[in-house]
Amino acid sequence: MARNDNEITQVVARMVLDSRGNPTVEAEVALAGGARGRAIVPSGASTGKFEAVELRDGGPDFGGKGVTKAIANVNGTIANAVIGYDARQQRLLDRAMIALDDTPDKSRLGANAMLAVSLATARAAANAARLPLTAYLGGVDATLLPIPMMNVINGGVHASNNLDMQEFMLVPHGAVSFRESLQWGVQTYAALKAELQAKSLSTTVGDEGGFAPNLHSHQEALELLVGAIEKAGFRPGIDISIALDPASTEFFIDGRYVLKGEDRTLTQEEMVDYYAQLVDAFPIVSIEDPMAEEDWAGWRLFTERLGGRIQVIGDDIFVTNPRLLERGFKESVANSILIKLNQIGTLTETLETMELARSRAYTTVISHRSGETEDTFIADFAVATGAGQIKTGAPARSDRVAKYNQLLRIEAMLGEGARFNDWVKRAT
Ligand SMILES: O=C(O)[C@@H](CO)OP(=O)(O)O
Ligand SMILES: [Mg+2]
Repeated sequence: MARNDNEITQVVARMVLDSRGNPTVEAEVALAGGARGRAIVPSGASTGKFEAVELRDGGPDFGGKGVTKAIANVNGTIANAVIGYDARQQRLLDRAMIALDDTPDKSRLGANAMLAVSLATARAAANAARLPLTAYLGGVDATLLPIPMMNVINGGVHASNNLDMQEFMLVPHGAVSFRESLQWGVQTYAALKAELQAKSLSTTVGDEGGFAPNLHSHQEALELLVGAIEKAGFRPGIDISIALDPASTEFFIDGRYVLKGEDRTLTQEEMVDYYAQLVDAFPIVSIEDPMAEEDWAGWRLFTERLGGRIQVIGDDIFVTNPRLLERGFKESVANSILIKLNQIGTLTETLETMELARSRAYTTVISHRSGETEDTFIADFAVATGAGQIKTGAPARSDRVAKYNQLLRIEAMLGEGARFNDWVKRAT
């Protein structure tokens, strides 16, 4: 029988570090023809309650954050099961791992173990086909570069300042190409730094590379952003708009939204009013997780009030899970979904969730985690799926810049064939 060059012959995992210095899983897959693929999984801090389980040891290793068990699962159980599979049969491979795990939340093998193998296999298959990952995953249609959502002010659990909301992002949607949008974001990031320095505010950065100053209010953060956009020579709302990820589950306490920085405690209705005022006053085009992951009633209120005006992204509430997204459809919650591969744990399931979102015209935003690495899978994935938007931090810190640099390469490689998203233009 002829040898199949795509047959998996070896699967190994090892511990590597993420951008917070925590251990994470890297897997490497080798094929019979000599091609290899490697992938590292990221790790969140403001994780959703219903995410697939990231297996951690809990022992003395790395302060209880070790991944020894996840690595042993890859090298043992998973390797035994998937060796011999054709790496191009991604769906079969992922299904085999899901069956092997046999839990609803991937708690036996660990989503970190499974995703590392899932992504490393896709890379190995792409290498065997001598195709860039973008083209292998997305075919000839993979030409749409995403608008970056650049997180330039960090708060919440990603920083040690007093801002309750986690992310204040620039959306340079007026640019004609990814390269230009990145450049505009970079110029605004620099203007913001100068503005903070002029006001004697801190320019130290949070987990995603955004500045983490102590400010009096969210309003003040938004004013600083608008000021920076203008100082950099751009028109707020036309060239560059603002997106927020309050990650509000983190400040939802006993049924109330507790804004410590502003010394206010709000009901669901008051929280929605608070957002509506911000949307009236500032060029905000998108808000992610405005309400807490289990506050479905609050989410309905929010979507009813603002869903016609802005993009409303579900992250913690959907956790890239098709069942939760279906509930979102039924209850008229959100109009967009954040896509994080490690929330669900395999490439196949992530693609299924994205397809489901599209079937109901929910937009999709590919996202990094706050704990990242040099792995740039999500950059290729964003183009391959034509998602149109990517959230991957400030243009500082190598773990974030690596994704932007990969998108620059992809755009250059596509040349004249590259397209750039225009969802804001179409929506307004
Ligand atoms: O809330 C989020 O969207 C993410 C990424 O920005 O944060 P984390 O990875 O900590 O969950
Ligand atoms: Mg989020």
